Amino acid sequence: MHVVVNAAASADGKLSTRRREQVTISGPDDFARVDRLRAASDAVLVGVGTVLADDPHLTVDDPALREERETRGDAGNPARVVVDSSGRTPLDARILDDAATTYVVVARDATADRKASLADAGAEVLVAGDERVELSAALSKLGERGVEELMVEGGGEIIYSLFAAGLVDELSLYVGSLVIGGREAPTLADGPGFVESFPQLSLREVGRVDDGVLLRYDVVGSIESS
Ligand SMILES: NC(=O)C1=CN([C@@H]2O[C@H](COP(=O)(O)OP(=O)(O)OC[C@H]3O[C@@H](n4cnc5c(N)ncnc54)[C@H](O)[C@@H]3O)[C@@H](O)[C@H]2O)C=CC1
Ligand SMILES: Nc1nc(O)c(N)c(N[C@@H]2O[C@H](COP(=O)(O)O)[C@@H](O)[C@H]2O)n1
Repeated sequence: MHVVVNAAASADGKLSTRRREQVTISGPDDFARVDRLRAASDAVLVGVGTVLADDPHLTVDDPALREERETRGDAGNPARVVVDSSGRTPLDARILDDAATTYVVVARDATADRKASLADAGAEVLVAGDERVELSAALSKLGERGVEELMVEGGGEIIYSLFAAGLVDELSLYVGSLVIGGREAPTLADGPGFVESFPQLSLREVGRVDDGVLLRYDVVGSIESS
């Protein structure tokens, strides 16, 4: 499986505000690029924190891109994936509508009630890990269901965990021209953070998009602290 993380950050590295409310960081050209990236993916993954904060839909906006997917025999929209250990995804979340297949990946400890309610609301419930979703097992299960190109759209906790598990191949980071600030505001990689060994990136492309900068990196290994 090939995993691409895509995110938009402010010039000071924040994904949203300390209130965890979504901020429009990308401009129209970057949103169009994100739409193309979604259209080229088999599935789009977020953590439940993003579902609770943003109630995203995670579908392809441009009808021409959906048509292209259908012409090549794919569903109009990629599958949607929520990493959600205890099954906190609200049953009326937009991600559970019938616009695409939605996998909610829970841990074994999620209650049977919650799993059944999510399934009734339209999710395909997958189990990976005991107390918390184990990401390599989750990605294996997605692979068994035909997911080869996986796009990750945040947030900071899930992105950190994917880097920590060595599961990220590429990072596309749009840096917008604004400052959000706030020590509690989400950043690209939250979680406990790395202290001795850090994911090492190789800059493949840099370009101006809208009034910001798009940085594209390959993940090439890890770098030890000196
Ligand atoms: N600017 C951007 O590109 C984006 C911004 N955001 C922002 O990010 C914030 C949400 O991010 P987060 O709170 O970090 O939530 P998140 O979307 O990273 O979800 C984290 C949650 O996933 C669950 N989880 C289950 N297994 C896990 C594992 N193995 N590792 C990590 N988490 C696991 C936990 O409940 C955890 O709290 C919101 O404010 C949202 O607006 C989210 C996506 C993109
Ligand atoms: N690429 C990008 N740029 C921004 O400025 C953003 N705020 C985000 N947020 C992400 O997009 C999701 C919303 O998706 P829908 O429009 O509802 O399909 C949101 O949940 C974040 O993952 N992304």
